[in-house]
Amino acid sequence: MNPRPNDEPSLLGMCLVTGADGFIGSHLVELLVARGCRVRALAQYNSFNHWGWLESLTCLPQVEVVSGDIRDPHFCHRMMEGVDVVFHLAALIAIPYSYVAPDSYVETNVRGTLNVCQAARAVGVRRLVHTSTSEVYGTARYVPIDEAHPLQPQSPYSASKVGADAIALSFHSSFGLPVTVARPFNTYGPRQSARAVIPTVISQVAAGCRVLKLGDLRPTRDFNYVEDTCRGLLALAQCDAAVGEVVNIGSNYEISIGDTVRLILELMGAEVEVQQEDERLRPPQSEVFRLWCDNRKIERLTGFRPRVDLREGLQRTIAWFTDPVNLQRYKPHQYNV
Ligand SMILES: Cc1cn([C@H]2C[C@H](O)[C@@H](COP(=O)(O)OP(=O)(O)O[C@H]3O[C@H](C)C(=O)[C@H](O)[C@H]3O)O2)c(=O)[nH]c1=O
Repeated sequence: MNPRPNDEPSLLGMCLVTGADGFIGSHLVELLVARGCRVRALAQYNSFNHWGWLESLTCLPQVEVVSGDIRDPHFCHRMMEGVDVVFHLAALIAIPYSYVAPDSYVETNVRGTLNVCQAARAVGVRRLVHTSTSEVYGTARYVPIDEAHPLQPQSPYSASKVGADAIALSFHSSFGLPVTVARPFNTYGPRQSARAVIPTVISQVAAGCRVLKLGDLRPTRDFNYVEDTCRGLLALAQCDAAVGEVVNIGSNYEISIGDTVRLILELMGAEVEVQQEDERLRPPQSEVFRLWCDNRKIERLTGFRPRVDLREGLQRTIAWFTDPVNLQRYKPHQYNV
């Protein structure tokens, strides 16, 4: 008998996606709908609404869009009614902004996660997949980074995610809530905010910019195409052995920011001068200089493997960003900490 692939359609029942109007959340809703799930999509109407993306989903009978704030515990209890599986992605994610307003990161990411866990416990959900981030590992002490790597939060953002992860895991150990903490490495693809490095490069080049001003080109990242990240989240939600576990999702391919930019320029056939500007550097103690994902745990638990390599993923991302309709709506963003 052939083993059943981990990401075949399954009956997850009613799925709640918090952060459904965010980058990864929006793609996850699409994947869940494609797999025949019913989805309650929590949106704040502050990030993706300008794409008209959410409006196009509201007409689908499988999707119910709700609007609210995870900082409100009463709202969290209401949104959890009738939910079987929770994908918790709502969070503040911009690292530079966390230097400016660390308190709001604690409020949304830590307190908000606590509210989600409490509501999930009250309802007795079958599974909660809490989305963490590779940032919690800080600059790699060894590579590739497995789940046993020490946690070294280097920004208020990553500190808030360490706190959120601990809250989620404590609800498993204390109350038996079936929690999995997923740690995606850097995710990229269509609809990503122009604040991240890949869309900022593509959109500036597409807008005809001749000089790209970036921060430090030396740090490395493990870039994961958004469809693969979402497939990984779905695989974890379907895997009983992942309950109570922390699990990385990445591509297991390390590349520097400079080489990533060069690859984008090559794929776009663009001749652009790349300048490294000191004032765009993050505080040295805060910049994560090396990330490279050890993917072996998710593969062992679920059979998951990424399908889209960096070249292919960048080609798809470039095609999306350079589509005239999207280009018109997208505002190139000059990186500034
Ligand atoms: C936007 C930008 C970035 N950079 C540098 C700064 C970093 O060394 C690297 C990647 O930056 P980016 O902001 O794309 O991604 P991360 O700082 O790794 O953080 C992102 O990925 C993790 C997993 C999350 O969890 C964060 O929420 C998410 O924002 O490129 C530049 O040099 N110039 C630029 O214009």
